[in-house]
Amino acid sequence: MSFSRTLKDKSITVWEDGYNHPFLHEMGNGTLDQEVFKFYLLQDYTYLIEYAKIFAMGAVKAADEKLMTNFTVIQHAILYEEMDLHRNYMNEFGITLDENHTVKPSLFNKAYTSNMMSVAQTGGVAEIIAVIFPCAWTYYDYATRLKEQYRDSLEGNFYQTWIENYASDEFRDSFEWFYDTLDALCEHKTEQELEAIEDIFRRSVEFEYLFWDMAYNRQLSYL
Ligand SMILES: Cc1ncc(CN)c(N)n1
Repeated sequence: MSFSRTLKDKSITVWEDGYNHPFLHEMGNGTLDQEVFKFYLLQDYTYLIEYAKIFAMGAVKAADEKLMTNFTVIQHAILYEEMDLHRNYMNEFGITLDENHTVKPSLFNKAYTSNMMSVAQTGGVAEIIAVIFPCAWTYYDYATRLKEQYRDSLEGNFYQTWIENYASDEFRDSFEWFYDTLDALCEHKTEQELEAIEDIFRRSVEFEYLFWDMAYNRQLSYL
């Protein structure tokens, strides 16, 4: 198995804790309190703005135009497709964009995006891919598993669009290049450097788990 593909197994405990979080299963069976989802949606919107900036950092640090294009294509998809999913749900809740723009990121949300930005500023392209990889990979993995596990109750579920969006082939294909690109960038790295990449990846998986938990508890600050 290539280095990039082993990263999930190296974070498997927290990866599975993420999948087992009640937030996800209540989305799967449609019972998640819509106020909880609304909290998530608004926090995630502010998260995605910061997340999109990390792809811009990747484009700045990319060594060639192919890689620059890969980063900017995803950045565009986040801003115009993924955030459309959020804007559509916000519409259903009657939340306007102006109202949405007054939302402040929670303490934890800020910690997560600050960590991503710090890695992007201090690291190279391999570190940038490592820090964003779990954001795409966990969402695809969790959504495909939810789609399968709750296939009998998906139709008409309020969260069906969310699940099908992240379980889609288009979403998977958008980040497929992360694997080979990270492997190529890591080919000549020392053991110590590879461990640092693993730590960056695992930290983001942990942040992903805690983002579900923060949203489930509607936790804006440490209290
Ligand atoms: C917190 C978080 N992580 C990842 C994703 C998927 N791009 C997301 N929308 N939000």
